[in-house]
Amino acid sequence: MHITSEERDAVYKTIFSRRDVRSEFKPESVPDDVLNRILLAAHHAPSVGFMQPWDFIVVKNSTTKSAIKAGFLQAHAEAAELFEGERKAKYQSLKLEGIEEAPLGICVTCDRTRTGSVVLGRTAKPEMDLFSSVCAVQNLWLAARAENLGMGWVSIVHDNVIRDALRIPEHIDIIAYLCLGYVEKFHHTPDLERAGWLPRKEAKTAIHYEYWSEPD
Ligand SMILES: Cc1cc2c(cc1C)N(C[C@H](O)[C@H](O)[C@H](O)COP(=O)(O)O)c1[nH]c(=O)[nH]c(=O)c1N2
Repeated sequence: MHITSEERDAVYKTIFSRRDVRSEFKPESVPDDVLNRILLAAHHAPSVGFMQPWDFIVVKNSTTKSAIKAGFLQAHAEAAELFEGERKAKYQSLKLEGIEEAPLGICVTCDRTRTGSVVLGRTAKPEMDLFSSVCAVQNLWLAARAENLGMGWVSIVHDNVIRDALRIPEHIDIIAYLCLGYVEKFHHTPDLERAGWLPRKEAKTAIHYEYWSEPD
């Protein structure tokens, strides 16, 4: 199947304008057909030995979100202690999750036992099944952007909090907790860059992503 230049441009536009979204979520709910499309896109990620080790747990319940938010607040406070001086103050000023504001949470997991103990492609590098689930996260992130849905990855929460809140069995690995929803806007530059945390590294390429959106 040939991809036209317009279709190619749409893919690059999606990649370059994808953002990690932590604030500015709108409360409107995500229709089931849209949610199904992005989950199906995630399910079509590559995976080691085609083991497809992922599962997706959709979170809508506010009590569950509150438990995860409490876990974030605890882990965030612990993290703040690891930074010093100005950096600590800057860290504490950052908005690093939208757990309660986003209408949807999605937990992506990895069942490392899914296709037995010997997996094609995992024999020399055992972490490949975990990486496969991360590929699913990226597919989900890009599909969400193509649906004009913002998505934010929240990793500042201990696994046991998510495991308890979602009753995830011990043998299942937790890969990601994601917040999804429609947004006020997609910023041109990452939040961490706009906040002065870190700049984007220069890429030696002739393509300028500025082409795809208006500067902030
Ligand atoms: C594995 C992993 C884990 C996290 C993230 C990303 C990834 C890949 N990011 C988002 C991260 O800060 C963001 O991707 C970069 O700052 C670049 O911004 P854009 O994604 O391009 O907008 C992220 N952001 C945040 O606010 N809280 C978090 O806990 C995390 N955790």
